Amino acid sequence: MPSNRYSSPLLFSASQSTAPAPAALLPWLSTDGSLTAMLEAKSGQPLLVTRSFEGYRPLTLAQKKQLGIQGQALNRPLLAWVREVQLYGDDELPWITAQSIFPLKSLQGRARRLQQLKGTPIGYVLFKRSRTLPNQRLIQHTTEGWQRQTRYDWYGRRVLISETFLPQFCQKLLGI
Ligand SMILES: C=C(O[C@@H]1C=C(C(=O)O)C=C[C@H]1O)C(=O)O
Repeated sequence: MPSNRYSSPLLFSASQSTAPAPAALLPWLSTDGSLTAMLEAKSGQPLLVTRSFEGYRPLTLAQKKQLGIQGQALNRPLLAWVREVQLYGDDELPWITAQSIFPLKSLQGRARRLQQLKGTPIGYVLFKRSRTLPNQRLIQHTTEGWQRQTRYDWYGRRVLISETFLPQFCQKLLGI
């Protein structure tokens, strides 16, 4: 078994709608590997990333808890670098909307390049050296669609990435 193989506990949120996730969507919701790689394999072309926001924001209490922050640090203001994007396959409408949150201490060393990605998918960087990453994941159904929130452990640095699978992706590609 490769050393970096990691089986992440899949958590389904209690607030999830009564209907389970569609079987066709599960591989996309649950992969331990790069979603970028899966999307590019599906579309047959490089992922197009459009940015709607990139900059510093204070972490919310919920985000601090999702990142595993505990104790007094929960009550202290904590800045993070936030990136909000839309991901396009071979379609004029976006397939995924995503938000990535990097606590400042996760941006040290070579991780600093995560602030200069521009249109490069984060997945190219996160999964450059390993096909899977240790992670913990929450899956829920929201008003925008099925969503997964993943806390990745990227060589000791924690990153929180949330992706929502938009109707265009689900209806057109998976027939659901
Ligand atoms: C985290 C990954 O990167 C994807 C690319 C993103 C970006 O460029 O902002 C955001 C979310 C991901 O769907 C991945 O490939 O799994």
